[in-house]
Amino acid sequence: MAKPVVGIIGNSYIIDDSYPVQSTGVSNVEAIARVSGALPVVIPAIPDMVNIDDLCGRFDGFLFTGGRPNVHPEEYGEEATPAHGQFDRDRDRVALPLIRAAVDKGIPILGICRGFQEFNVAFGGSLYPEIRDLPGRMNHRMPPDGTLEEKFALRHDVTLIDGSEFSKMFGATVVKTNSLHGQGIKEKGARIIIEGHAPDGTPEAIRIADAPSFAMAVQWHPEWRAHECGVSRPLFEAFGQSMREHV
Ligand SMILES: N[C@@H](CCC(=O)NCCCC(=O)O)C(=O)O
Repeated sequence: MAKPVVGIIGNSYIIDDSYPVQSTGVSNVEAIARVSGALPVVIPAIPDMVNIDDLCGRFDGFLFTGGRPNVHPEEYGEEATPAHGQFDRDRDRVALPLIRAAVDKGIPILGICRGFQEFNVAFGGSLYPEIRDLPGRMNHRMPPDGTLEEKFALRHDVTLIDGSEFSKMFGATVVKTNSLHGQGIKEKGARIIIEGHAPDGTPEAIRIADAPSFAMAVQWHPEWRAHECGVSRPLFEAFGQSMREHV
């Protein structure tokens, strides 16, 4: 049986202050290849170059990865402020309609960090620009210095609703995760089901209600060392299995 083919949404970067590229983290590629058992393919998130229906006709699943730039607040009806940071408008214009189309067509999708936030916005939700500025919230951003191991180190618990899809998947109601994000869910979207929270109440695990196939997202980064992490493996394994059932 041929491996499922996963479209990994690209991020826009500029190399040497001049050369535009589309890229993804190797850890995303590795998790899809080694744990989901699928063929990873990076999709250029350039709306003039890719067509949503074409993408849905050619891929068995999509991974919406992390990304340092934020979803533009006009996507959820708010004005941009300096607190909203940098944007990747091309990725917004590809990812948001692609999430909706994939769910409509029953194509499995998995969201990570920015991808988690895109799921929420794609279905009508909104985001806080900076969680650490909210009363009672932790700083969820990655440590500014240190090695990658230190940046992706497990940082806080996520408590999952007992009996939820996530708790059944992980076989636990509390898991420990890394944390590399500044933004988070403010208002959840119409079809967003929140199944996990950080100790400060920040949503950390969601799924799309009534999705005909796998449609789950997490605010943390399970792709980091996914092949050896007890929490990450089940997520990428379930994603891979859903695609094999779908093809
Ligand atoms: N920009 C959003 C999402 C954060 C995110 O995806 N972080 C991963 C960044 C990895 C990297 O540094 O490229 C937010 O800040 O909440």
